[in-house]
Order: sequence, then structure tokens, then C-alpha cells
Amino acid sequence: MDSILVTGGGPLNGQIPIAGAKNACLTLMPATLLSDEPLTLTNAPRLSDIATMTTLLQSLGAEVSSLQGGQVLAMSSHDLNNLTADYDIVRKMRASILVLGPMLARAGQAVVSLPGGCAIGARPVDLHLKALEALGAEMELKDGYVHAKAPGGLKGGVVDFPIVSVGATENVLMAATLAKGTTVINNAAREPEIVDLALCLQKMGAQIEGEGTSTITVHGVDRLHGATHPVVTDRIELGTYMLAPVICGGEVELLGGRLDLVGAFVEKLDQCGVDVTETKSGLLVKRRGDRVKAVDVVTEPFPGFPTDLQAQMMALLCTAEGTSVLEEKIFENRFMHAPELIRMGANIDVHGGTATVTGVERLKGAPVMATDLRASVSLILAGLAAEGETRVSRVYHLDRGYERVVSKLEAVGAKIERISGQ
Ligand SMILES: CC(=O)N[C@H]1[C@@H](OP(=O)(O)OP(=O)(O)OC[C@H]2O[C@@H](n3ccc(=O)[nH]c3=O)[C@H](O)[C@@H]2O)O[C@H](CO)[C@@H](O)[C@@H]1O
Ligand SMILES: C=C(OP(=O)(O)O)C(=O)O
Repeated sequence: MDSILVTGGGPLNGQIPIAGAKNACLTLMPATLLSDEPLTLTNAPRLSDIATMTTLLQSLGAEVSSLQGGQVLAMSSHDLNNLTADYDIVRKMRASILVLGPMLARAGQAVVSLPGGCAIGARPVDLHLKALEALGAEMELKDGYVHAKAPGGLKGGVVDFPIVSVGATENVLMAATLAKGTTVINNAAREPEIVDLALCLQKMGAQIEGEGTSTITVHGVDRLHGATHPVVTDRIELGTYMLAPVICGGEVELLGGRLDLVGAFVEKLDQCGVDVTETKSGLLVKRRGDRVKAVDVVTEPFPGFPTDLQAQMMALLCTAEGTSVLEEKIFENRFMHAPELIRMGANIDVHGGTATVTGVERLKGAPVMATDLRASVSLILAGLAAEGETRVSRVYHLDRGYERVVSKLEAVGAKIERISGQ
């Protein structure tokens, strides 16, 4: 197992290019199952999660070619010769459940392994199943698998989500494109990844209105055709690297960065004492003083502060002046980075879904363990600001969501290296 060694040091200066969004690409890829014509995605990120989705789609009979070093994914689902998403693939990645809606819509049946919980929470899929039932699907849970059927095809319906779910909105949005009649999705997720999916489906011939708002209306069509679509910028990778010059000092331009993707996050940065300026190529980030000020953060669905940036924000607030309160409202167990940050000298008190962080002047390097994707990168950010060396182990979590993290940070002056097999 590889680890990453970070030596805390001076300011970071230069440019970091931001990749296409993992979470958009993971829902755009299953959209290929909706059509027998090719779907090509450009600006795809090169990540292990994308490789896992590739394997899953191929196991269902789709052809997926990774071109231009992985930045272009050429997919074609002419024949779906297997309608079972196997446990051995699904268990690796929860986003695998996103093949359920498209398979059901196209083939009238699907068997998908239940993904199970993960380190950050139980993460049930009940909302995915109920939403598809509202479109006439019949569901049975057997031996750890969801057996779904829609013998006469899916029919438009009304979906009322009791809470906002990104994945469930994506699943039912894809399914509704081929359902007979009109579907209304109430309390839909508004994340940029949903808008990106809707844009791609529209290019494929889907009739969708209201994407980016809480009510999405889909008028079903008989078939979808091929399309080419660029994956939207990764707002979580963007937010993560925006924190690098804030934690270390210096000035970094995030190429491809867009303010509309990170509004709530930028608002918090401004309150902390950080300048974020739009440039021709992206966003320029610079800390105003020597040390940021404490700020309270509550995670919420978009357009609120994203849960996927909470760990990284905590790493920053560990060295802020004053006491910050972070409330995690999306996942019940998403503070596993806190004990590791405490090993580096942070002052953090966790009670249920609330973490109180009192800033210290400087963290100290230590061996730490990554427990999930965003926790891993928060420890790297903390290490960049700490005195001495920080070794982050279990970095396979990081490979799920950050491409070329070492070279991107090295390019702006960070002392960071990947060590194989440790
Ligand atoms: C691949 C992907 O895009 N992952 C993102 C997606 O995950 P994901 O789509 O899994 O997250 P959801 O928005 O569905 O989860 C929100 C909340 O709803 C709960 N829930 C969800 C579905 C369900 O059927 N029942 C249920 O109770 C979840 O446990 C969680 O507490 O959105 C999350 C919230 O922004 C992000 O942190 C993840 O990075
Ligand atoms: C939680 C995340 O991803 P996933 O939903 O794929 O586990 C994430 O991207 O931070």
C-alpha cells in the first residue's frame, strides 16, 4: 500500500489545473446504458472510481474505450447482454447503484447488488428504489440484490423526495427520460453534477426542464441517441486546491475554476480572510493576512456548503485564530479525519455531528492514516502547513478522487512525494 510523505514548508505559488468532476463523470457514464448509440465524454478525470465504473459497464455488455490518456471516454451500449451488476464490482463503489435506473428504463429489468454502507455513514438506497417505484417499477430485495422489473416499461409519475439525495435524483432522472409520459421530481438535488447530467441527456434527445431547481420535469421519449459531452469542472477538487495557498501562504490560480460552482465555500473563505478573484483562466486565491480567522460551517445540499469539502475546511480551521464550529448534516460519521488531525496537534472536540475546532498556531507533522477520500486530502493539506514530516498512509482512498495529486502540488512548490508499498 502506497503512502504520501509531505514536508511542511513555505508558500505555494503558481497554477493548478482542475480536472472534470468525479461525481459528474460517475453519473454521466451510466447514461450510456440508455441508448444504443455512442456516448463520448471529454474532460474525464483519471481516477480509480472511473476505472471501477468502466469495469461495471463492461460487465453489462457496454464497450468503453479510454482515449487520450483517459481524458476521453468513448462508450457504446449497443447490446446489454448482462442485466446483473455483481456484488464484487458494486461493493467497491457506491455510485454503482446509478446503473439501476438506466438498465430498468432501457431493458425493463435489472438486478443490482446493494452497495452497503461505507466509512462515512450507512448510506441506504431506499430513496432510489422508492423513486423508481413511483415510475411503476416493481422491486424485490433478495440475497443482497435489488431485483427490479418494469414489464410494460416505466411510466411517468410524481416523485416526492423527503430529503435531498443527489444519487437518487440522478437515478430517477435517467430512468424518466425513457418512461412513457411525464415525470415530476420534487425536492430534487440541485448540484452542478445534476445540471451536467441533464445537459448531456438533453444532447441525447431527452426532454428535461427545471434542472438546477428543486423541481425537475421530464417528458419521456421513445429513444435517446448518441452525443458528445464535456464533464463539468470538479468543484470539490477545485475547493480542495483553493485551500492550499490559504493554508501555506502564497498565491495560486486554479485553472478552469468557476465561482458559481463554489459560492457557499467562497463566502466562508471571505469571512476567514481570503481573497478569491476571477481571472481569464479560472480563480486566483490568496490569504489576506498571516493567519485566517475562525468561521462556523454547516454542511448542506447545494447551493449550501458541501459535505465533500468539510474535512479540508477543518484542516484549515485547525490553524485559524479563534474557535470554529463545524456541523456535519449530510453524513452521520464524517469526522474520522479529526482524530488524525489531533495526532498532528490540532485542538478538536467532536460531539455527534458537531466538531469544535480551536486553532493552534502551527500543526506538527505525524504519521496519520486516511480513512476515506476527503479525509485523505485533508491530512495532506494539514501536512503542507505542519512543521516537519507527515506520512499519510492508505492513500488508495485518495486515488478514487484526485488525479496526479503529487505533481499538481509539486508544481506550485509543495514538498510532497508518493512512496510505493508503505
Ligand atoms: C458519487 C457521488 O456523486 N457522490 C456524492 C453524492 O453521494 P450520494 O448520492 O450517495 O449522496 P446523497 O445525496 O444520496 O445522500 C444524502 C443523504 O441522504 C441519505 N440517503 C440517500 C439515498 C437514499 O436512498 N437514502 C438515504 O437516506 C444519505 O445517507 C445521506 O445522509 O452526494 C453526496 C452529498 O452531496 C456527496 O457527499 C457524494 O460525494
Ligand atoms: C463521498 C464521496 O464519494 P462517494 O459518494 O463516491 O463515496 C466523495 O466524493 O467525497
